Amino acid sequence: MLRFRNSLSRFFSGQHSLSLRRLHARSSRRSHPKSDNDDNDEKIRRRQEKPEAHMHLYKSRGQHILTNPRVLDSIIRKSNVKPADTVLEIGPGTGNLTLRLLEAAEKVVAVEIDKRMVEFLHKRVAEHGFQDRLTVICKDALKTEFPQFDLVVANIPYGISSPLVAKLVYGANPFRGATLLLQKEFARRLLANPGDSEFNRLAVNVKLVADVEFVMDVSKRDFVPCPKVDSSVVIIRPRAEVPDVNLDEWWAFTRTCFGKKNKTLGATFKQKKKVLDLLRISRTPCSNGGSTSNDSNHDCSNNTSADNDEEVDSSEEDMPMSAVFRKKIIGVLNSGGFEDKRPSKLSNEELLHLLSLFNQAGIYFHDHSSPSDADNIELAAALSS
Ligand SMILES: C[S@@+](CC[C@H](N)C(=O)[O-])C[C@H]1O[C@@H](n2cnc3c(N)ncnc32)[C@H](O)[C@@H]1O
Repeated sequence: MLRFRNSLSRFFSGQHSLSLRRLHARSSRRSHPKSDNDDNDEKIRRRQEKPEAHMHLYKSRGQHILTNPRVLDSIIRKSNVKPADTVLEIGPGTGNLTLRLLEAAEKVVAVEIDKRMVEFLHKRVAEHGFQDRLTVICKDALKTEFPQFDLVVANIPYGISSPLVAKLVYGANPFRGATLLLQKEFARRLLANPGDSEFNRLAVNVKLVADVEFVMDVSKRDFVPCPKVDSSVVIIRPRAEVPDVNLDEWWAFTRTCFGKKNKTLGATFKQKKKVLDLLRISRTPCSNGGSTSNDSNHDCSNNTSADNDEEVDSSEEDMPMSAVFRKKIIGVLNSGGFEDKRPSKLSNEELLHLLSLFNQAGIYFHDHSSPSDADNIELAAALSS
């Protein structure tokens, strides 16, 4: 039934507009003098085909419209949209991608911040008879709760890439995949592996919960107006199995390790301020017995806190607490062979192992006096900083 409806709408949109265009081409071949009506028709036709040429586009909102039909079609093809899917599109703009998504999916939910674009999109979609299957939310995508969706397909504003990717992969909505057109450098960072120069905290945090696949590069010439940077398409697929780790602990741990990603862990953890911070955090009782999700690791009831864990060795009796704690940190790094390693070269398995060694020794990273990263999208942006 659905397929039937889809092919009907394809017929009425695609075929219909094609025949109009043919008609127009034929009639323009006739050599009669141009009337005012002809001029108006011509204007309307051009607006339908190249809406971006008729609207002021704001660079501050990342309004670079993808106009190359081959690239638009490839994005749809690679996204594996099924006829029963609900697709979330962030930043539909003038609707070049939206119309193609509506041809392929059951429903599209589009989140667009610019009212002018929303008005334009509604009109354009209605002209193709798809209005019943499109919901537009006119809001900031970072500040709105997303409804349920199966896939994300979007040419997003590049300025919100980090927090948006964090919101998707750590959000509550389960989904099959997110096909995103991103700034090329940002895509390279998402795709980077340990040891690559682009490998950073963003890649580490995304890879914990998702796999990222490269799809294709897109030239800046495929956009109107032409941006300064090239772009790439990637697909982010949430993993079926996520490691059993306390996420607040993990995010805080990766923030500590990747502050200076090319320093050795020994050098990072010997810094006085780091030691004092970790000492304070590890001595603070956790009010909620852990944290938001995947909570098995951080259980204050059976941890050995920084205060009361091991017997103090007699040589430590006169040492200040911070010096004892520093020794303990270095002891953990040594026990796992991590002191001379650099975070930018470690796999997630190695980082998870190091975190569990720290936690077993009563050394914690998440400050319970500050809100959970997961509770606050502004902080979620920090997942990559
Ligand atoms: C790069 S354009 C993409 C337009 C269209 N999807 C295309 O492929 O041509 C980004 C769109 O996102 C919108 N936008 C910018 N910031 C946004 C935000 N925070 N939330 C939702 N939409 C946003 C812009 O108004 C613009 O329409």
